Amino acid sequence: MAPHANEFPDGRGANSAASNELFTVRSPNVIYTDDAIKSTYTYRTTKVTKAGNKYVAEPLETVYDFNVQRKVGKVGLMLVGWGGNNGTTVTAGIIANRDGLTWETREGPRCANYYGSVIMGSTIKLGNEAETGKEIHIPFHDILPMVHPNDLVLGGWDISGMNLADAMDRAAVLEPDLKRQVKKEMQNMVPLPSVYYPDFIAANQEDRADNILKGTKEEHVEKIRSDIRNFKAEKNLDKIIVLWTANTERYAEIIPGVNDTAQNLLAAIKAGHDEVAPSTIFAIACIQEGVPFINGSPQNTFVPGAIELAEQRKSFIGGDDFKSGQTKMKSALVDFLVNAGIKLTSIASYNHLGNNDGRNLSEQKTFRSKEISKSNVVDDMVEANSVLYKKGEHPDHTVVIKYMPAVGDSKRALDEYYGEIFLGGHQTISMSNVCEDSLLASPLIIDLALIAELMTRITWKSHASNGVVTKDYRGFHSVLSILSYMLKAPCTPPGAPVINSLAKQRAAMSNIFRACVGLDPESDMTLEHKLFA
Ligand SMILES: NC(=O)c1ccc[n+]([C@@H]2O[C@H](COP(=O)([O-])OP(=O)(O)OC[C@H]3O[C@@H](n4cnc5c(N)ncnc54)[C@H](O)[C@@H]3O)[C@@H](O)[C@H]2O)c1
Ligand SMILES: O=P([O-])([O-])O[C@@H]1[C@@H](O)[C@H](O)[C@@H](O)[C@H](O)[C@@H]1O
Repeated sequence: MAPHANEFPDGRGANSAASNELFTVRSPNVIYTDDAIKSTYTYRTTKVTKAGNKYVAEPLETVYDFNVQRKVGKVGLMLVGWGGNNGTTVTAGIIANRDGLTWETREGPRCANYYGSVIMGSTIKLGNEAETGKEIHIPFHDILPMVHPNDLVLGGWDISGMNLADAMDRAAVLEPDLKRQVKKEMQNMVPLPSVYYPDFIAANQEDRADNILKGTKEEHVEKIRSDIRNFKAEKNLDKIIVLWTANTERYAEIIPGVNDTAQNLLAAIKAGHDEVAPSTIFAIACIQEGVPFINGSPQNTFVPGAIELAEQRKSFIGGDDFKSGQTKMKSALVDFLVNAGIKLTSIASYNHLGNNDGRNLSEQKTFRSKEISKSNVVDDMVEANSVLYKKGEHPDHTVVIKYMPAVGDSKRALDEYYGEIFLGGHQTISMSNVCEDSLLASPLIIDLALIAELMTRITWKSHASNGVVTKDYRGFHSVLSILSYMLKAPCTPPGAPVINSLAKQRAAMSNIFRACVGLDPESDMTLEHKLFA
């Protein structure tokens, strides 16, 4: 039987994050203190200008100092929608990993793992062995001190008051023998009452809304803020991350004077304006508490006023919509095809599913939120290839989602990619992909929480071109676009481009973390194997 996935090769278990790091960097640009890793990193880019009808490319260097606090502390993860398929599945999964559980299935025993988590299940190339040149890869989790998911303290809210053991049964995602082993602990987990504004989700969700807050929108913000403070005090936490895995809401209308600025949005909440969604209520509460808030659903939670407030309060937000199955495949496949010079002309994406998310998406207003997030994922890759596509030209792209109760959480995705190839030929790729929705999304919840927490411990300052260090250490921008790899519709700081290419998203994340320990980006040039003396 495979070893417990939480048994690291050297036998390390949980709580290994900040103590025994797997490597150190020996460089004049990296200093390790008890509290911090400090690095000086030269960021090399290429500035392009135009001279007549020619581009001029100019190498550019900017020097940054990074500071990573090494102490992780005790971290809480509060889920909005805790009683849902994803919420119950990720909770059971963390318990199973923490306790090293194995369980019987009809295919034989299975043990807990974090497969599908990029942080816990994948590696980063550190470098090449001095003598042999062999590539050395380390667990992604070890590139910087990070909280171990086994140590996350879970809590959250749900409009359904069902305890998590019963909710896990309702979700019908996990094997009975696993549920049996985590049931007792999860029985004692009961979601806090939540904000319920029926107009924002499908009417068919009303039958589970028995755990809702009374009062005004302003009171809801304050109640959520006190829930966060109480959870932190009760569990003796150092930090909390809040993540939305509740149902998909309809888009909120962006109304000048209502949600276009921070001031207007706060006034709209005070006035109880109808267009302020529950997810925005949670976002504002978290921003005001200085707690990172991540949106795992596709709605426009982060209306302009929420982004502006986050920037003003230097609080982290991130989203939107976990990229778990069909879209994740699409962002990799389109990247490959377009960059291979194949002109995709049509992408047809159909899926059906039978879980409550699917039921909620069976209304046009909530489906529309998902259709948007699932459709925009090809834009940057197409726009980058002016050889294949004229300006404004893009493949036909359709997204269909149907609710079919019989298949439950095992979403069926059927895709057809159709494109032009050499000399008027065509390539057709037809794909059937059974995406176990919650088993694919739960590891992403863990990745989002671990990276959001890490980002609260990274600060930077820049060296002016004259070499004078100009700024005090400051945090990354409030909108955590570094989370893009886990998200279908990545939120970026205002004016920043949206990158959907899966490979670029992963490279951005790993190379930023490499820079924090003074290492250059992994270029894969392997000149050492191409330039023989
Ligand atoms: N692969 C995936 O599962 C996947 C991928 C991308 C996005 N998502 C999104 O994640 C979300 C959750 O997916 P799921 O399968 O767990 O759905 P689910 O319906 O099983 O769970 C959602 C939970 O949220 C609760 N809820 C609804 N409104 C709430 C509110 N205002 N406050 C608190 N709780 C509320 C519901 O009672 C339910 O328990 C959905 O929005 C879905 O679109 C899921
Ligand atoms: O991530 P992905 O597989 O492309 O998209 C999925 C959709 O196809 C599915 O209908 C929805 O229920 C899931 O929440 C998820 O958003």
